[in-house]
Amino acid sequence: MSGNQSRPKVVVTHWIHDEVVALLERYGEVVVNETRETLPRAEILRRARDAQALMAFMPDHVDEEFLTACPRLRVVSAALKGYDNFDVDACTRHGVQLTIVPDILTVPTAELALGLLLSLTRHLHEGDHFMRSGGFQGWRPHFYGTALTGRTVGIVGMGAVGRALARRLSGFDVDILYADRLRLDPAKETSLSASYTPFEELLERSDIIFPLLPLTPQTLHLFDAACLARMQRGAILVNVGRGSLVDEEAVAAALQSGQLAGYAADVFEMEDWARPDHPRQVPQVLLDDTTHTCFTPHLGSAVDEFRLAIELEAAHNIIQTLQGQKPAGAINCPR
Ligand SMILES: O=C(O)[C@H](O)CO
Repeated sequence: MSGNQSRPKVVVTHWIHDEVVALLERYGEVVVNETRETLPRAEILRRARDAQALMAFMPDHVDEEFLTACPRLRVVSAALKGYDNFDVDACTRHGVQLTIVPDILTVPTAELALGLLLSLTRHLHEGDHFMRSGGFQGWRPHFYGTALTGRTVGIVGMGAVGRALARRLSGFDVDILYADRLRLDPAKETSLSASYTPFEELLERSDIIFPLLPLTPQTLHLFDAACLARMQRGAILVNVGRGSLVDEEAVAAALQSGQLAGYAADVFEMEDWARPDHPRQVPQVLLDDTTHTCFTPHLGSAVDEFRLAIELEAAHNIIQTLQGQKPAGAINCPR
């Protein structure tokens, strides 16, 4: 299939709901990935080389090479918030509108962050595995965990997800510290029961830390060996932001030495395609350590109605661009 002037070609790199396909079909010829897998990059390029619009997802890497191979693209609509795998400057140079969906993932991601924390601190995933392995004979004095009440929680990056998490944490009777470039206004701090704290101090005072920053050259490996060493001995790190906010090898070493008591994550360095040196897999040593780690496969926004809403917003960004309007989720001004 090829795009033409009257029926623009819209390529969707991953599976989406039928109603979103139907919506897009009112505006163009839609080629959608009907599998639940990521297609090889060569196949995506083959489909997109004559497309005017691309709906892209976390595993996609839209860079200079991609854009050069798809010269008719007018819009790359990323169905996500964290656009670190998308080269904004290259899009701008190629006259391609890049759009994102910034807010819809907020609540499910905050909920998942709490779930990971509870699973790690109360051994939920290990307990579940134990039950299914046939070992349960009734109560025993085992799987003792850590309570949240009375703990100090540090949120690094008080954006929408950080604030949603703070609101949910306040029911757990914890002290909430936060670090960010900008301080919230006092009324907001009060409503979130969160205290502004310089990053270094937050590291030293927190029992549990959530890095919730975008991945940029400045935040890459923010939680490296030196940073982990500044944390309280026995602290816990929960990462639902981007894998490369932490140095996973340094995290593994800190777990082994006892400097970290736990690491829970929904995101992994191997997903950060824009880094030429990104690891190709999650370190095996982390996967093997089921006592001190708990992992989910990038499920932050994986709630059906939220995914549908994200896809619909991404579709509207495509439609608005194709109709010559400035799309709501625009993050660049292409020439
Ligand atoms: O940034 C986002 O939206 C998610 O992490 C990827 O789907």
